[in-house]
Amino acid sequence: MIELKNVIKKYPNGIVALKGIDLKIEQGEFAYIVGPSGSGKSTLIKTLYREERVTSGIIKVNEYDLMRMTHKQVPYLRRELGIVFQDFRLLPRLTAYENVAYAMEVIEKRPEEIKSRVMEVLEMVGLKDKIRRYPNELSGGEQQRVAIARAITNKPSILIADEPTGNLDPDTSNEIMDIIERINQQNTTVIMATHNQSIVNQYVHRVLTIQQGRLVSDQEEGGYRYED
Ligand SMILES: Nc1ncnc2c1ncn2[C@@H]1O[C@H](COP(=O)(O)OP(=O)(O)OP(=O)(O)O)[C@@H](O)[C@H]1O
Repeated sequence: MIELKNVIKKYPNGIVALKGIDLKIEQGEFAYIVGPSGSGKSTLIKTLYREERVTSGIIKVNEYDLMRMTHKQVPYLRRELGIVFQDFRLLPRLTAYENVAYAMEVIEKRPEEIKSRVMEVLEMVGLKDKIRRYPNELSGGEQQRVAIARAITNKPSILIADEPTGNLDPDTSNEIMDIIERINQQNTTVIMATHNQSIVNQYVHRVLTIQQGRLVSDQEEGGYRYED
């Protein structure tokens, strides 16, 4: 579960990117974060995986209280989370297989176990036949599939996606959304920032709208439109 109470984020330059966010997301939910450019979507997402520390308020992710967490505890929080970005962020010198294997927790795992899990997630995203390709030998959609496989390899309870279809054409975006939907159906919470209104209309879920650092709308179904 994710819970935010009166979360305020002020950057060192004085910009207050989050102005008192109250929010609860239950395990297994799928929530979009939408809103105009600069409204605070990425900031909100970054606070969840502790890339940014919030200035005040309460922020909890599963059993972790992010305000009280020490630096040493951050890797434990990150184990609960899979994170996917618009620009894929694959390691260019590693193959698709290696990118996924590199991210896998290997402690106390036998080599066959590691191989079987990596193949399982690559198969799940439909890339089993391209495991030896390097990122520059894959299309954008294929790179995002590898990034998603990497994000779920440690079976996170929450998948965080910041504009996962931002660099993809409409057909490829739908293919990626179908994969994210399937992950959500396995009771993984999905939190996804997006500008893509057609996806929000097509794959109907909870829609959290942020404007100027405030949560202005929280709807169970799609349909809310903002002026960008
Ligand atoms: N590291 C930073 N330092 C200072 N200000 C920042 C930083 N990151 C973001 N901001 C500011 O905080 C506000 C919210 O930015 P944020 O990136 O969260 O918006 P966003 O809704 O994700 O925008 P976009 O849709 O364009 O990605 C903006 O005014 C932005 O300029």
